[in-house]
Amino acid sequence: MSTAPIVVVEELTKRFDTVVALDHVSFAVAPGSTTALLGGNGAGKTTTLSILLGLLLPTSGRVTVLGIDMLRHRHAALARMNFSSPYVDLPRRLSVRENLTVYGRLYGVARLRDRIVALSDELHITDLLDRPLGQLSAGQRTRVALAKSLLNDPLLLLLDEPTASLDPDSGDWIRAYLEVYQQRSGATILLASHNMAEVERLCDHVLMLRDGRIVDTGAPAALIARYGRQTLEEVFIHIARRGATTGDASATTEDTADRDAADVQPPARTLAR
Ligand SMILES: Nc1ncnc2c1ncn2[C@@H]1O[C@H](COP(=O)(O)OP(=O)(O)OP(=O)(O)O)[C@@H](O)[C@H]1O
Repeated sequence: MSTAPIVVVEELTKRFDTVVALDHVSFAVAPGSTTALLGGNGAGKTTTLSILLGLLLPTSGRVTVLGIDMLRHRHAALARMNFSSPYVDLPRRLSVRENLTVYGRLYGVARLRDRIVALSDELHITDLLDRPLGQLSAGQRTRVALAKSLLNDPLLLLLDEPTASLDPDSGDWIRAYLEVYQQRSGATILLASHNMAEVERLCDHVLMLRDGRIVDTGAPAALIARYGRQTLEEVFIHIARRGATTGDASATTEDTADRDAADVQPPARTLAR
């Protein structure tokens, strides 16, 4: 199997008028990995995923997906990738089956009926196939959106907050499904998430974004160790409030205690009522 990165992003910058959403972002995603794009609200995660999908054009920089230059030949890559996002609605008046059929045809899926039957069975949506999408609960819609994103057996799956607004049981079900799916298919997954326990469970690599820049990267366990924390959530909060360290693994107990004291201070704007 090739070890060439599935995604290569170089010096990616995106400006919306006065807002710099991405500021010279560079990263690579290894084949078969599950990589997390983390960052606070407005850090640039959705903008990155949208550019990877060709939904947004960057202001500058280069994006290569599956060896294809996305700015010149994105259609060649789109057939082998897919995405799911709670923020991109499927047509609500169409039934689940109609939705999956429309998208399956768009992707040119062979033996589409069989594929829909198999995916519906796996994702427990067989009973929902003839119901209009707009009548489904958030958890049910998430499973349908995931089915849609797997119709073309994507080599690269982009997921924007795959368990947002799901109850703990439904969220756990989706995470378990993704784990099994990734192991079975060998697909590469890049996901944006605010759920750090989810990222620790699913992801072997993390890209930390802050204000449109990558401020740290590494395996979840390596980041937790480097910041002297117990969980990725604690690392996230530290970076959000204090910024990234420069990989100093020799932080003393006093350093850690100082950081802990600083981390529990609410942001100034919370105090200024
Ligand atoms: N269409 C747009 N027009 C103007 N500004 C935009 C647009 N889309 C995003 N932005 C700005 O770009 C920045 C990054 O937004 P983005 O949606 O990528 O963040 P995010 O990391 O996905 O945040 P969240 O976790 O809140 O979903 C934000 O400052 C946002 O206001």
